[in-house]
Amino acid sequence: MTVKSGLEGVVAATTSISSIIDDTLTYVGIGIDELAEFASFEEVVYLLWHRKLPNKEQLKELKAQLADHAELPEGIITFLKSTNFKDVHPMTVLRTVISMLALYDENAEAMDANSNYVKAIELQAKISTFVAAFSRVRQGLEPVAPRKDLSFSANFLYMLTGEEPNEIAEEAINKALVLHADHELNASTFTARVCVATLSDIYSGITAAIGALKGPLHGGANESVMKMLAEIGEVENVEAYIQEKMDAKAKIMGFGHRVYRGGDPRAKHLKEMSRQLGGITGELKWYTMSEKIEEIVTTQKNIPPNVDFYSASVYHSLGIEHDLFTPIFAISRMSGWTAHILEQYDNNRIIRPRADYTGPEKNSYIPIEERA
Ligand SMILES: CC(=O)SCCNC(=O)CCNC(=O)[C@H](O)C(C)(C)COP(=O)(O)OP(=O)(O)OC[C@H]1O[C@@H](n2cnc3c(N)ncnc32)[C@H](O)[C@@H]1OP(=O)(O)O
Ligand SMILES: O=C([O-])CC(=O)C(=O)O
Repeated sequence: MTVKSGLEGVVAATTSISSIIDDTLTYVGIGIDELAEFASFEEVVYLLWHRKLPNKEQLKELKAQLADHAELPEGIITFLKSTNFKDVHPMTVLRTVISMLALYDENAEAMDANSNYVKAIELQAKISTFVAAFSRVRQGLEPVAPRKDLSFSANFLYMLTGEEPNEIAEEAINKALVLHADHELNASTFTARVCVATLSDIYSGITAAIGALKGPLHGGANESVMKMLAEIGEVENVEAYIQEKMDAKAKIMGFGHRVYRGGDPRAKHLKEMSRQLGGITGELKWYTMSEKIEEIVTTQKNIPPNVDFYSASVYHSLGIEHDLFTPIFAISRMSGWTAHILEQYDNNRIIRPRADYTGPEKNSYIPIEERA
């Protein structure tokens, strides 16, 4: 048996949702640069779910559906308010709450295409309400009810802060959500597909996916990047800090990628946003430090930054708490996960690879009294 470590290069599914070919990312064939410039997140959700851009009516309908499903069940608000989350990571709570949502869905076990589509809307609508509510409740604040008249991005920021965001913040979040929405067979999407390929339900698939996204080698890297930037503190400390890490052969968070070799096409958009937002807040140092880290890592190791690297300083400049960075990634990736789950159900076969056994060939049962 030949083992492909980390399944590198193994093609394990077909998909018509997104592609990465020669370092170019597309959603349903539309280049990520175009989508980053022109698309709203709601358009991207529609695109991933239906494989075509919505017309005006279709977009209006999707926005109304997302708005109609945005409220959290009262039981989840009660759970949030009755639990002390001081030392609990928001991704841990998010994973639990996504699983809990099934308890409030009378149709939770239904597996027909329409029921699963409605569940996808539910999950996409509620995840941002939850992340915002969690952030407020742990600060001792009341959750802010979702509004129907705001865009998905503006509504998230509104629920987080209680104030309508300015256009710059809304556009920045929109672009970040567009850029993170889907990414072929990344670890969390693969996890979701493996889970639902047993014909388990969509809540189980998303719960599993959130668990996979949480790790610092995947979505958790954005928070780790910010931790690194905060540890470095000032631009003049960058060189010594990064050199020490590289000498110790430590991974620099936010760099490297399994598929991209010439660089992650999403990073340049986040880099530019980081520069612009840093200029607006007057705290350009996070961008400057990031740029210096990029220069050192690419010069010495030829490893370019990935999507997580500049998203850290983008979210920081927007005043977002650092442990919400990965939950925001999850808000966006919910669109891709649900699209992949629906695609898996449409043409399902259980995913069950093999393992090359490396244990002892022959062994026998020794009674416990005789064991060392
Ligand atoms: C949204 C996302 O999930 S994007 C990825 C987010 N994750 C991170 O930013 C964490 C840091 N990066 C990494 O750990 C890796 O690059 C991954 C997990 C993204 C990809 O992992 P793999 O494809 O298995 O690459 P692998 O770890 O084998 O790296 C190949 C070589 O590049 C080096 N390398 C890869 N990433 C980095 C890094 N961030 N810093 C330093 N060296 C690195 C490895 O040490 C290895 O070197 P070697 O061949 O001398 O041993
Ligand atoms: O594709 C991957 O391996 C990780 C990634 O960049 C993503 O999920 O956006």
